[in-house]
Amino acid sequence: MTADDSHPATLPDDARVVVGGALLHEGRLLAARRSAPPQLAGRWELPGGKVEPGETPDAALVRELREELGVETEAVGRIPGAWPIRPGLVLHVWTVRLLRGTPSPLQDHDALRWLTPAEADTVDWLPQDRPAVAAAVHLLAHGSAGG
Ligand SMILES: Nc1nc2c([nH]c(=O)n2[C@H]2C[C@H](O)[C@@H](COP(=O)(O)OP(=O)(O)OP(=O)(O)O)O2)c(=O)[nH]1
Repeated sequence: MTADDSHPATLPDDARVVVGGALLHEGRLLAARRSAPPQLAGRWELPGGKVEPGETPDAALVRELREELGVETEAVGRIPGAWPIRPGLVLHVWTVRLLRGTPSPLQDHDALRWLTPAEADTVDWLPQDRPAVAAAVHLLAHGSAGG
């Protein structure tokens, strides 16, 4: 056995980042219901997706929200934390401001809901999204989120 054998097989820094957007607008948070794959369909998440190689997380978020929802947005700031999705994939979440357009479920989702803080627990969130959703709702409820 060498010293290297004690290293974990997968270092956390190797994980591919999925960025989720907490889109905050007029006192509400946007929740999106996944339409695929079958094991995730029907669960609610923050719209977003995988950061591509060479792409910054905020650029990935703006791209994904344009593709999935048909809106122009701006990433405002990262919600502290990183939540494992499955081996090799980790969720980061940013608050996002709506610049132009009305979100539509164009891709990956079959329903959208704008939730007030009081309604935030009324949808079946993917479990790994819950801490970031709670933090986003806290920002909304305390009036420190723009939009
Ligand atoms: N988009 C998004 N994905 C999430 C969230 N929470 C969570 O566990 N996931 C999982 C679901 C998927 O397994 C994975 C993201 O995959 P995706 O299908 O949305 O990403 P993508 O659009 O870049 O997909 P693709 O290029 O591989 O088709 O992360 C979330 O809040 N938003």
